[in-house]
Amino acid sequence: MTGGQIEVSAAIFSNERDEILICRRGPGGNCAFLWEFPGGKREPGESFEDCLMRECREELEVEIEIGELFMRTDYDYPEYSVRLLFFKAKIRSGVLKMDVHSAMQWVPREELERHEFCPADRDVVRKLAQEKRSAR
Ligand SMILES: Nc1nc2c([nH]c(=O)n2[C@H]2C[C@H](O)[C@@H](COP(=O)(O)OP(=O)(O)OP(=O)(O)O)O2)c(=O)[nH]1
Ligand SMILES: [Mg+2]
Repeated sequence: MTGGQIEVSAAIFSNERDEILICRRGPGGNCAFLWEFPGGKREPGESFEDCLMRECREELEVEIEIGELFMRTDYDYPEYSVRLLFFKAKIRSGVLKMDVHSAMQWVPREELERHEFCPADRDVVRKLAQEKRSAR
């Protein structure tokens, strides 16, 4: 799909210790085995929020509540462009499962930048790492 643009919703979950949930992609594509925030591609007729709820069900088996839109990013990969909306979110019910990722980890903010993320995530990772406790 050269030249196409995909739209993606992703979730930023934090736990009671203020760690952030990151997930490692599996093989395939230009982000293989890189870390990301769970989520996926918006389907026709779906809102970004509906998309995120569906993706969290499919990938993590949890029901979520969506909070603020934390950041929007456009990024050009060689094969396609991606528009990513990152939402703060809370787990409403369910126990986290790892149905599509190769690893999953709660990471303190100050350690986020030690992980190799998808290139499109650079700005959101930096913003999360810098976000002050008082601002949350
Ligand atoms: N979920 C997610 N995708 C990201 C992030 N950063 C980033 O560049 N991407 C890219 C990788 C993919 O090209 C695309 C999302 O793809 P995806 O594989 O999650 O889509 P999906 O869950 O709908 O999976 P599939 O049904 O197409 O297999 O966005 C991120 O933080 N989270
Ligand atoms: Mg996905």
